[in-house]
Amino acid sequence: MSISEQEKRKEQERVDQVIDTIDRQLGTLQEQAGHVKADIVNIRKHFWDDVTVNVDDPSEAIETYVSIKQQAEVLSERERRHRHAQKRLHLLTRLKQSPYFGRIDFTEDGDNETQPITLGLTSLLHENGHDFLIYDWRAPISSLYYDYGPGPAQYDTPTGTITGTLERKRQYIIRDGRIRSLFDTSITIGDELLQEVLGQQAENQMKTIVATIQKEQNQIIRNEGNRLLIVQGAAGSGKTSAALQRVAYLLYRHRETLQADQILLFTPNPMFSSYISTVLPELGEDNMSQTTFQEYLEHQLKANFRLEDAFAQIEYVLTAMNEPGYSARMEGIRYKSSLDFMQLLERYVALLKQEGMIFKNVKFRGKTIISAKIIKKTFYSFDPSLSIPHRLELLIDWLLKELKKYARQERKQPWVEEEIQLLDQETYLKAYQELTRKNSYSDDSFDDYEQEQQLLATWVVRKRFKPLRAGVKQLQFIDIPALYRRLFADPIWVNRCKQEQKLPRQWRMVAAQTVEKLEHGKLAYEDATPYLYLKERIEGFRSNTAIRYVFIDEAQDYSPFQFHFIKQLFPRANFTVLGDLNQSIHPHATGNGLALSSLFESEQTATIRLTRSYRSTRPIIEFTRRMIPGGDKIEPFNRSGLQPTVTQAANKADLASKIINHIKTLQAAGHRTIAVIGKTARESQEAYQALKSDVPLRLIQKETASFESGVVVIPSYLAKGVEFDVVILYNGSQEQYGRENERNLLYTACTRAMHELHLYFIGERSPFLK
Ligand SMILES: Nc1ncnc2c1ncn2[C@@H]1O[C@H](COP(=O)(O)OP(=O)(O)OP(=O)(O)O)[C@@H](O)[C@H]1O
Repeated sequence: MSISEQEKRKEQERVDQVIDTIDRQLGTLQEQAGHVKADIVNIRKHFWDDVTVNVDDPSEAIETYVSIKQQAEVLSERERRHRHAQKRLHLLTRLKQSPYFGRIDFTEDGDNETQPITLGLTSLLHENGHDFLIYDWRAPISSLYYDYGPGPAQYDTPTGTITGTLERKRQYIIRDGRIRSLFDTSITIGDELLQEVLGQQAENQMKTIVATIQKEQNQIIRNEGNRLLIVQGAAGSGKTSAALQRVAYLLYRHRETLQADQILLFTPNPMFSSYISTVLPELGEDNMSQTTFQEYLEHQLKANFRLEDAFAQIEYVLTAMNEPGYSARMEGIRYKSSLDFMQLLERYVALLKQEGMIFKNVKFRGKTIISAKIIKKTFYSFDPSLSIPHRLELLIDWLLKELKKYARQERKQPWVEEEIQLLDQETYLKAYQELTRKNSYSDDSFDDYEQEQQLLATWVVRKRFKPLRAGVKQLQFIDIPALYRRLFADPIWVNRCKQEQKLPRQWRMVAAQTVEKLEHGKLAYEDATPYLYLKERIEGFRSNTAIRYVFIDEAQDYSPFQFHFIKQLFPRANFTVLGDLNQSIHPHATGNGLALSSLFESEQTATIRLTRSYRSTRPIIEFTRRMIPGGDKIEPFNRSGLQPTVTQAANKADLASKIINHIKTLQAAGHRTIAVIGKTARESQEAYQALKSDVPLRLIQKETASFESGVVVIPSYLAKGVEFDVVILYNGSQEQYGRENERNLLYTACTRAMHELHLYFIGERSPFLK
């Protein structure tokens, strides 16, 4: 039913009234913010005026402390108010441009009055103080808008479910305070609006989707009460978008108790982190913490190893097929990513409770002062029913006492005397003062000299022992690398731990490869998590209890071992895990579901599937879904566009020249972000060299930290999660994408395209394109 002109006018009048209210509130808020700011400046300027500083007399010192504390509290309260006001000002300014995007007319059962409810980015209260002119999109009642079309409807509130009838659902596109379009819709949220949003050009930052959240996405956003929420969704189905709006929802829903830094998102790479970093601020919230699993591993391991990263591992997997030892390494990768290997490590730890711990000698000035043998003997002399970490605590106490004894003896060594002679004047003076303070000086100058020497010797030795004591407290006397290495170097140990389990067929080779790397101070990516797990199980898990929600995006690229490890790192957290098996590109992917089945009890786990894909035009989705088994279940959002093209090139020179011409045509047509996607870093480098003299472009590498518009060359596995106006696949040949494990890579690359997709190949085209 079309909306009459008269009604449209009335709608614009309402928008105008709302904007007037926003203007008034903005004015008041600006004034208040100004006062608070002046207050802050004033307090900072006169901070010390109102504080009486007197530290000589103990009671006055306490008073001084209290008065400083009071001043600081007043200041920090004002600063908090100022930050809050700034945030609200920012939101209201945005609201003024586009006050709301939706309206529902709802009649609650038992009530004969219909309430019009308008939804926007944040709530706006009428000046009467109790009516809402705009409801926050995250308010309980706003759920109706996303979940229902006209007819019976209900929503949950903290106090129960409210039922009623939704009389009307209307959508608005308001820009700069003017209604640009307006339509009534049924169940799905305005195809018109989605068409408009999705038809726009790619940006170098992800956008918010609050005006067009779809029903199944809303379920993800508002899910509560599960320890684990699994989202399995096709490429472009809005998994990342739903995750980010969910973060905003959680921050709103639990605003009294939850801070943004208690939410942690694992992202696939730093560029992706930068790509999504503006979404939360746009929604008026602080950003959650973000990290990559690689960053975590590096932080933990870089002091001891040269750590291979996940991308170097993928690069190896995709380029080293003809190197010796390749198939053994692949077997090793799969095994070390499995829960079988985790169990094997568990049994290893159980055995270590009885015997076999490996310690390092504690050395001082190159000499062993407490031998590994004695440490081991002492460790196993403690009550065997105590856990390993508990016994290590006892061991630390014992070692510190031993060090103390040793330090005392050491004071008489000639090196100490030599160092005393080299001490500076200031230290001598300090010793003098110390002895004077203690009234230790006598009239006997020989005695006095002795005393001074003793004190200086104590200081010299203490200083030299300091790193040793710190090392003991940090458990540096345990030889974790040797413990891990032994599993691969000593068949007796691995056989004791494996019990009925089957080791990889080429175990001997896997073991030899592992030992060889460890001996060179290297740790392969597949060893990093198991190594850390062993370390944590021995030393005691250093878990993070502050984090309340963990989000894992691109979850198909995590191994079962990694999931279980992450779970133990965050014992108090609820998990939201988002992935697409068809995009799994890591060699450790199990291929049968996200490796999550045993992570939590089934009653604590919910799974939501997204099958509708929004990123690409219908022709692109119809083309890409043919590349993967079960692709027919992916539903394209009905957006028209050009058919993808597949073009053969005669050779590399021809390929480069064809692509250069194509990029120029695309740029002339107004496309801003164009990605030439190579299979690997190696191929992307080659493409970059071939194209760079004719078109300005940027090569994206694993270290690249930010995402920019323009023409880029990017390896397929780094393009995860991001999107471009146009994708040009550099070489979709049989040679590059002929093996089964290359299918997902091709699919991932092609599904990055929003509006146009063009593939080139040399020789035979990939079988997945036939
Ligand atoms: N409800 C929606 N309204 C508007 N745009 C949407 C909606 N859902 C998804 N999109 C858009 O679709 C595109 C893909 O979304 P997103 O990146 O969240 O998908 P994804 O499932 O994480 O994709 P992939 O797995 O391929 O990385 C984005 O441009 C996003 O803005």
